Amino acid sequence: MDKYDKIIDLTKRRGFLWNSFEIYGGIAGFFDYGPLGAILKNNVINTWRKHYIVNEGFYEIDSPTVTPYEVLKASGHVENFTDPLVECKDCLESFRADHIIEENVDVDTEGKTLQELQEMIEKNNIRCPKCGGEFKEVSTFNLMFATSIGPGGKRAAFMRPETAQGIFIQFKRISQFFRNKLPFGAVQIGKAYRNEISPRQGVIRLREFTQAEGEFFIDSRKKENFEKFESVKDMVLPLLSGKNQEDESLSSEEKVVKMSLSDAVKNGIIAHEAIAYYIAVTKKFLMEIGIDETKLRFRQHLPNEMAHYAADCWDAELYTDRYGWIECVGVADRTNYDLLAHMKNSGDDLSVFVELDEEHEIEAYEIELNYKLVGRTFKGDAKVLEESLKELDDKKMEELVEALETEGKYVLKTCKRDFEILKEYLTAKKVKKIVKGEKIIPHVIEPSYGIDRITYCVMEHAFKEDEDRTVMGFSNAVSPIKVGVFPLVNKEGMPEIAMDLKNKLRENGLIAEYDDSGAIGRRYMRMDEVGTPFCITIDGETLKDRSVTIRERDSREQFRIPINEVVPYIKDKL
Ligand SMILES: Nc1ncnc2c1ncn2[C@@H]1O[C@H](COP(=O)(O)OP(=O)(O)OP(=O)(O)O)[C@@H](O)[C@H]1O
Repeated sequence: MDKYDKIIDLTKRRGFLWNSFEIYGGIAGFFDYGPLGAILKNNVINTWRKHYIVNEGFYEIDSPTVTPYEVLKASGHVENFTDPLVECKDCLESFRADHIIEENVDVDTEGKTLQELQEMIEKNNIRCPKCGGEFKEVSTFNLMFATSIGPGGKRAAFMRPETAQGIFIQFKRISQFFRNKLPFGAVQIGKAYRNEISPRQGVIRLREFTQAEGEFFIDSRKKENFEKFESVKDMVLPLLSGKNQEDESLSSEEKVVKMSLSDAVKNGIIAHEAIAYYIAVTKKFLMEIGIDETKLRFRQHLPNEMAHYAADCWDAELYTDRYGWIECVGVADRTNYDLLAHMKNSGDDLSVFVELDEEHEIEAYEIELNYKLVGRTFKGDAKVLEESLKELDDKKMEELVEALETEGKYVLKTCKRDFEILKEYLTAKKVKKIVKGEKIIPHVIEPSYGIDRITYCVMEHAFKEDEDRTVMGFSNAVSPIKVGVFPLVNKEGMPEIAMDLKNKLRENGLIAEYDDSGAIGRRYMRMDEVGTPFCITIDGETLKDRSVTIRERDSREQFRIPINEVVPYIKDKL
């Protein structure tokens, strides 16, 4: 049994992780969180919220998981969200071509074309691991789960493959919410769906998983000089740069260099202060949830791995016993690619007006309404038309003026109704204006977290086997049960006192569990195994002087405190 099997065994027994649909034989790529697993995962998510919402000042949004075709067409997912697939000619089992090659030969398949993968399979005579059969040609497989909206399937859609697009789609609203003052950003936590070809890595590669993503919109001219960077500049991190990954003269240990963020930016290893700052936020979060610092490194994407539009991208990789280093977070500078793509496809203006230090002159349309005519035509809605015209961006205004000139009319769609505007309703003339700013399409820094992989690593990094016990050394922030409360014996009023204390802890928002079965040592062991940081025992002394024994999980130290100090003591410690 390796560590992974031991952890999966413990997590099954103690209610952390269960195979989904088990009574129907199970399906690879799906896992349930049991009672303690669900609390653990929620604690991870709530700690994440604390970092990004409370500390960083972003706000959370919550969009649908069913996403219309047009959105994912515009984002490039319909064309490009694919993995290379090979199928066995005999048993018809499917595999990811790049994974099957890497399992057989010591090569890196990152960025290889279908043709190159095909050649690698042929050259190395790689065959089906299940039956030894030959493979069909390598092809591409789109990972999105297709669905349709409404009866008859007229409206094509997909289950979202990432949460990020929901934020880009609502960019205009988010920008308004923040009164268009850059930098601003939104986060989203929720399910993402990927029809992974052959998920053979247990909980690491799921077909339905939880992501926590943020899109932080910034003025691209401020990336180099990012205000908040000062507070993290001395943080030292293990960095595996793109350059070192490609340097064959270095051993794998030598490739990872510990360096302060300010040095990394100064030496051009990290592209700029803005992305460096969000790398630091990632590290702070991972430390708080109990990730082992020695099992964390930041790996830069190689040029052929990075999307063509990305300016820099770093993955937080966590070390696991069975699967080695796995990507758990990606922090990317995606430039203004997504906003430009949605602008082009939706026709909406997704720019933001930023104030400049110096004034300058621009040309813009000014509209004068024929109020009499407009009032007579649209009655009570005339005001809506007036307001909607004021909100038109330059592009839409050009469209309107041109349509009125060439066709004599223009249909303006608003939330309330459509207005058919005739030429005689208004005059539009170009005027020169002095402005103290300009419109820009913000750039975006995106941290993208895989919550399930992280939650698994939290369990693996917390897992310890001492001679006489197994302990989940969870950090206080994430441990599912905070306190175990035991009566030493089931008589003399001890169970009642213990039960009262458990209830009092719960009334104070702390998850406490009562346990009165078996020897006290075994009860401590049970709580150690699920990572409960404190246990409290009601014993003979309690009856005499109202004091209780507190036992700490990690040190196993025991000491007494008055029963009425238990709640403040635990709250303070947590
Ligand atoms: N199939 C999956 N199961 C669980 N988590 C996943 C899965 N795919 C991606 N993630 C998580 O979501 C995060 C962001 O997704 P991203 O699109 O960057 O992953 P990716 O590069 O496609 O991952 P991989 O290369 O492992 O397939 C990843 O860092 C990872 O933690």
